[in-house]
Amino acid sequence: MTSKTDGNFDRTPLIAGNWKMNMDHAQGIALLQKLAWTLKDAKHDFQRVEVAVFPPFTDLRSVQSLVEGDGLQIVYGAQDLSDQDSGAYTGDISGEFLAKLDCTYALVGHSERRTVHHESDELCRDKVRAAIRHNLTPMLCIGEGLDERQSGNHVAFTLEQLRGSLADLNEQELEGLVVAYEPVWAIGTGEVAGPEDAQEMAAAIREELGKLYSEDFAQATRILYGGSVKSSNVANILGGADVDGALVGGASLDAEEFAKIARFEQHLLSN
Ligand SMILES: O=C[C@H](O)COP(=O)(O)O
Repeated sequence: MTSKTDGNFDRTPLIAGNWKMNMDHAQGIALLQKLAWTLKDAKHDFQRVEVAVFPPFTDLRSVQSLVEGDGLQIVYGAQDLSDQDSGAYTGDISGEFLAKLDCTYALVGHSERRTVHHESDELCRDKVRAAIRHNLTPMLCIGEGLDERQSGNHVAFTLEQLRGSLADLNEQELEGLVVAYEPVWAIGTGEVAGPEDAQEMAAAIREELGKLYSEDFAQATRILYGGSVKSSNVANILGGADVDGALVGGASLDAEEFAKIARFEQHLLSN
């Protein structure tokens, strides 16, 4: 499998590791070095499959030094950002600061932010806007909980989050947007959505993007799946025509396992 192609649109697969609140800066550097060595040994082609990590804020300066010092092709981003740029917002981190650390991406609306910190779609929309203001690519996370899944309302619920989190933004502003579909019931639980479930939702998200914006925008937007992704299931999940990558939590803390996930094409061939 190469880039997902539809007409003129190539969507380079993206494998992203969200370290969550794990790895202090020294541990983070060790993990990133090991990941880089493992991928180098495997002759990983970063043009073919992009690899990104999302360390805690306190690791980002060290990650920047390592990536720039060693010329790594692994890119990185922040797990969150403020909707504000500066001022009396104790504990918040501005997109401006993240841009100065050469972050490529910023996660917005991860389900743990939405549930633990009660972040609304409206706040997520403002965070998407803040990311764009600072030339960070937003990776917008959406996905249903177990109740919505069991009641069969999962598609409607997730698309409502999508619309709410992108309200009033136009497609020029959103160029490069990445959407991560993460069913909350599959995060850190070992429960993984089946490849058909991931594909069903990714297709619905793409269709909705085509209604909200242009068909070209919908076809160019990468849609990832997240929720208990491992090297043993990634190839099947990414087999869906609309699934362009994975947002990996727990398994991204093990360099060899995460490298295997990034090498999902080889894994598919060897099975
Ligand atoms: O951001 C990553 C997701 O929350 C998935 O986490 P997980 O792979 O540990 O289930």
